Amino acid sequence: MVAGNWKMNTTPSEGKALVRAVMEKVPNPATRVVFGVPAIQLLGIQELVKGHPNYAVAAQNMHQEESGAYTGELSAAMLVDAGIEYVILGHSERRDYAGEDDDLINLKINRALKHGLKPIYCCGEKLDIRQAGNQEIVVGHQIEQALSSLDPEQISRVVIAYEPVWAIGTGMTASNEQAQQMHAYIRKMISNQFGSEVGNNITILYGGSVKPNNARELFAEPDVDGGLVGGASLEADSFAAIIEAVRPA
Ligand SMILES: O=C(CO)COP(=O)(O)O
Repeated sequence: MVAGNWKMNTTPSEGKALVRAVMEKVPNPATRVVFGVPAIQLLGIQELVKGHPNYAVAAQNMHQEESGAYTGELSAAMLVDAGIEYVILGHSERRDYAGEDDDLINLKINRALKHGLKPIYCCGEKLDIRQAGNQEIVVGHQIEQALSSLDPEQISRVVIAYEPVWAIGTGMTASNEQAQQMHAYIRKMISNQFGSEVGNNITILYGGSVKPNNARELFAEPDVDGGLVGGASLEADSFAAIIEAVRPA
C-alpha cells in the first residue's frame, strides 16, 4: 500500500489536478493507493476515486467523540457518510502541535473502527531516543497504549505506519536496515498479542522522506509493506514513481 499525506498543502483545485494526474499515470496500480487530503477536499477527491478498486481517500484526523459541541471537528460518521475509507491517526505533527497522546489516539481508533473506518496509526521515535538506542522501547510503548485494547478482528482493520520523527521532512530517511528492524519488531509485538495470522497479515508502512530514489529498496524489505509519503506525494511524477516501486503482493 502507498498512502500520500498531503498535510496542509494544495487548494481544492490543485488537489483535484494532482489526483487526476496520478490516476492518469498509474491507471491500474498493483497496490492500494490512498490520498490523505485536507478536510475541505475529502468529498471532492472521493468523487474522483469512487468506484476504482485500488484508489481510496484518507482523512488526516478525526474527533474521538460521536458528535456534539466540538467546533471545527470532524466525526467518524461524517467521514463514513462521505464515502471515506481511511483515517490517519496519531501523526507526529498532531502529537507535537495538537498535544495528542496515545490514550487519546486509542479513543479515536476505537471510534473509527466502530464506524467501519480503517485507521492508519502512526508511531515513531524522536532523534534523541534513536541516538540513545531506545527506539524499540518507545515505539513498543506507543503501540501498546494505542492498540492493546483492540480485539483481533479490530486490529486486522488497522494499518500501522512507522514514521521516525527525525526522518519526516528532513531528507534523512531511515536506512533499509533500520526500517526493517523496527517493522519486524512491530510485527512481532502484534503477533505476540493477537496471534501470528494477524501479525503476518497486518500492513506496516514506512514513512519519513520516502522518495522515488529510495522507495524500491525500502519496499523490498520483507516487513515493509509500503509507504506513507509526505512531500513526494505532492507531485504526480514522484508519487506515481513511488506507487510503481511497490513489490507485487
Ligand atoms: O510525515 C510523513 C507522512 O505522514 C512523511 O513526510 P515526508 O515524506 O515529507 O518526510
